[in-house]
Amino acid sequence: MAFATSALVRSLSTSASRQAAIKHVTVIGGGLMGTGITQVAAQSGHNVTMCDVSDDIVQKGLARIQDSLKRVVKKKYKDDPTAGQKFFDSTMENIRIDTNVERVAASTDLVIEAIIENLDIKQKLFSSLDKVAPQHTIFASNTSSLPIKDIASTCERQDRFGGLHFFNPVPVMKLVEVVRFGATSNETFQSLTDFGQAVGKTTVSCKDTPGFIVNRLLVPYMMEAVRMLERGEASARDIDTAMKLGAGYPMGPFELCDYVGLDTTKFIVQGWHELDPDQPLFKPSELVNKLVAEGKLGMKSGEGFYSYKK
Ligand SMILES: CCCCCCCC(=O)CC(=O)SCCNC(=O)CCNC(=O)[C@H](O)C(C)(C)COP(=O)(O)OP(=O)(O)OC[C@H]1O[C@@H](n2cnc3c(N)ncnc32)[C@H](O)[C@@H]1OP(=O)(O)O
Ligand SMILES: NC(=O)C1=CN([C@@H]2O[C@H](COP(=O)(O)OP(=O)(O)OC[C@H]3O[C@@H](n4cnc5c(N)ncnc54)[C@H](O)[C@@H]3O)[C@@H](O)[C@H]2O)C=CC1
Repeated sequence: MAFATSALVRSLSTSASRQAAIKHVTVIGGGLMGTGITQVAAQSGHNVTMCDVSDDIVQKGLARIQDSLKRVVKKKYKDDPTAGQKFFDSTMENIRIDTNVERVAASTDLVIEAIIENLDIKQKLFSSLDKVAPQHTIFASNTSSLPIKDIASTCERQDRFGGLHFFNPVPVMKLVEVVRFGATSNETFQSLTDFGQAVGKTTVSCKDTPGFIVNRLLVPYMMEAVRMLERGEASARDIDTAMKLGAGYPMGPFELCDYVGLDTTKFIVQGWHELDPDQPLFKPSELVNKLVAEGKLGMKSGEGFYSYKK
């Protein structure tokens, strides 16, 4: 069977007594996160369809997955290129691409949404999928900052809804935050946890609070670095160097902002500011907003705090 690998079999055996294991996954959004989630799900033997709004975007997403998978193969199979090629081919065989999300969701076990960080657009998407997806299908959002409860609010299947928050770059970062809100059932929470582990990640359990665990701590730190630059206290380069060499972070806060995407950064901070306008930690940054208005979104657009143009 093309899609069965040891990871999937393991996932089946651990969760079979609770409910049917997840075999077919639909990932909506073929950007930074959607491609990474598609890759790790396909690598672990799941049958994955990645959807986005245009052929061009899904094709580019597929090319990004191939590049990333080559890095994984080079590392994992450095002494056995034949096995590496087999792993590459079988992973790519597990991936389909599509632009019709409703058609795909009509026969899937799990939908993972990784589209832009906008509540209205996410709600509209899930509301339409709720009408076509089978009863058993679980919905999950990869949102960085929006309440899962709000994203789920337009759906009937409240009990089969939760958060699966992956980290960028997904093939490398080892954590998944599994988020439940009041209506998420125990079975759904367990299935999402099993899925996170089946794709090779360590899972932590989170309540539906702003930023869950990681971003509630990371976002204030990153925004304080931006405010430090705005106050003229140090340059972006020096702040990055200081945090890498003095605090042991793999990337400085400005490198990380560019890596995450300044549009996503702006959406997160703006959303939290609207929820809690008096909280100084969530104050939007004029500098970030200006860069976004200029189309400087970070690495993905070739320029952000730094330039990546060759
Ligand atoms: C203010 C609001 C903002 C809030 C934002 C919130 C966003 C969210 O919701 C949550 C998030 O994801 S936050 C971001 C979390 N990620 C990080 O902190 C990444 C920090 N950076 C790193 O870990 C390394 O620089 C990194 C791993 C990226 C690169 O490492 P290096 O600098 O050492 O570079 P390489 O030598 O190229 O890579 C190291 C190993 O990793 C492999 N690799 C890297 N990228 C890959 C990718 N995309 N696919 C597959 N493999 C990849 C690479 O091959 C290399 O492997 P080895 O050579 O064997 O070590
Ligand atoms: N960038 C990061 O480091 C992280 C982002 N996230 C979250 O993941 C989600 C996606 O973020 P990224 O991948 O960075 O964004 P991105 O901008 O790289 O990709 C978003 C993709 O969604 C597509 N899209 C937009 N509306 C759509 C729709 N209605 N149907 C199908 N596709 C649609 C866009 O065409 C785009 O390709 C966001 O909720 C973000 O907060 C979570 C963890 C880390």
